[in-house]
Amino acid sequence: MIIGVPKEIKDHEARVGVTPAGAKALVEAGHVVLVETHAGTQSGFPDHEYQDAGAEIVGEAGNVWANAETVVKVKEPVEKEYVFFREGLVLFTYLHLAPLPELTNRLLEKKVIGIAYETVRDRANTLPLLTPMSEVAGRMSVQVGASYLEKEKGGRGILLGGVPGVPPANVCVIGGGIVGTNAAKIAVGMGAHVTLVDVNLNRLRELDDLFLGRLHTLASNSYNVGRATREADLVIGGVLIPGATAPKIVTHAMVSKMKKGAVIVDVAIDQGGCVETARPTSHSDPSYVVDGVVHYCVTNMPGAVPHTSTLALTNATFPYLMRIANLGATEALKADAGLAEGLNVWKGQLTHRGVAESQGREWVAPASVLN
Ligand SMILES: NC(=O)C1=CN([C@@H]2O[C@H](COP(=O)(O)OP(=O)(O)OC[C@H]3O[C@@H](n4cnc5c(N)ncnc54)[C@H](O)[C@@H]3O)[C@@H](O)[C@H]2O)C=CC1
Ligand SMILES: CC(=O)C(=O)O
Repeated sequence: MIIGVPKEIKDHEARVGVTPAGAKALVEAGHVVLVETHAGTQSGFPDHEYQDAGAEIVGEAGNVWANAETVVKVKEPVEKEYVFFREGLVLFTYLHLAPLPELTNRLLEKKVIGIAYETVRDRANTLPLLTPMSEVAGRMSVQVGASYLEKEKGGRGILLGGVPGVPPANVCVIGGGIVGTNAAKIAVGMGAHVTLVDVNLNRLRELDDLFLGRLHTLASNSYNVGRATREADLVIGGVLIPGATAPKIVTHAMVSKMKKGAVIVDVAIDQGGCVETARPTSHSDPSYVVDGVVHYCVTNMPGAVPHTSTLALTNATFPYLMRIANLGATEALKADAGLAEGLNVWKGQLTHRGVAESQGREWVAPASVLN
């Protein structure tokens, strides 16, 4: 199979979909790997490492997209990339279609086969291709939040861990999945007073055991979320309904009652955000203020630490890519029901319930298009 690896062009996105190690394994298995010039450079993988691995360096994005049977990316295509869509192209990447109806339309019109990392499931029913980036973003959310709490950045001027004689900051984490757990781990480690809110009581039980009493857990309802956000210096949003637009757990009314100079990092913004006042921002222009509360809502946070993120992401994505290359996308999808859950668009049909329900569209189950 011919695998294409374009350079990411989303704002400050420096990750790459395949490393030289991945390229080497694909070439050894008899596949052709086309890599756009400098696709991996910012992740620490210069062109010559891909060439040494047997990949071909191709000058322009258009050449990669036009010649590849499967294009492997990191982020959802941005508008400039829509022109490269064509019938039968397999696109393996994050798609986050629920809040992006225009991208959904273009993929459907061009009959692209789109397998979204964020909805692929494994046998344990987890989201194996989302997890590594949620680990990165969850950990980053606290360091970013701590930085925005500094006066210079518009925050309340609070040190997350406090000092002897002065209390630490209150951190409220909404959602106790991968993002939330990693955020809590770092916030607790920095000495903050951390409260974590989730609807899943079993998850709260697990976290209570894991953190040995250093984390305060709270059942998610609007009363508890309202109270916890009012008391918080830093709120981190990490709620997910896989594939769907995130529910607005923190309302505008709650934000308006938060302390002035408090900070919200809505990590769930790639699925529309779990804070009503959140809107997508970029690494170039990451924050804005609503009702005196600083909002940071960057949709590709791990892109800021591309070396770590590319390695973590491709550790997880590569085995799936190898199966797609060896079997062809259709057979790979048929052979693995969890990979088929990643199928969001198939030759003009929408194939993910969460995306369809978020956009009020019809959908068909992957199994029915694959058989
Ligand atoms: N902005 C960025 O750069 C990045 C964003 N993300 C996003 O972060 C979000 C969270 O991802 P994960 O932690 O991996 O998901 P996850 O599935 O591991 O965790 C989601 C948690 O939300 C909880 N939840 C659902 N409804 C809730 C409610 N009403 N109230 C409180 N909690 C509720 C679930 O019980 C679950 O524990 C996703 O949208 C993901 O795409 C992930 C990585 C990078
Ligand atoms: C998950 C995601 O959207 C990201 O890593 O950018």
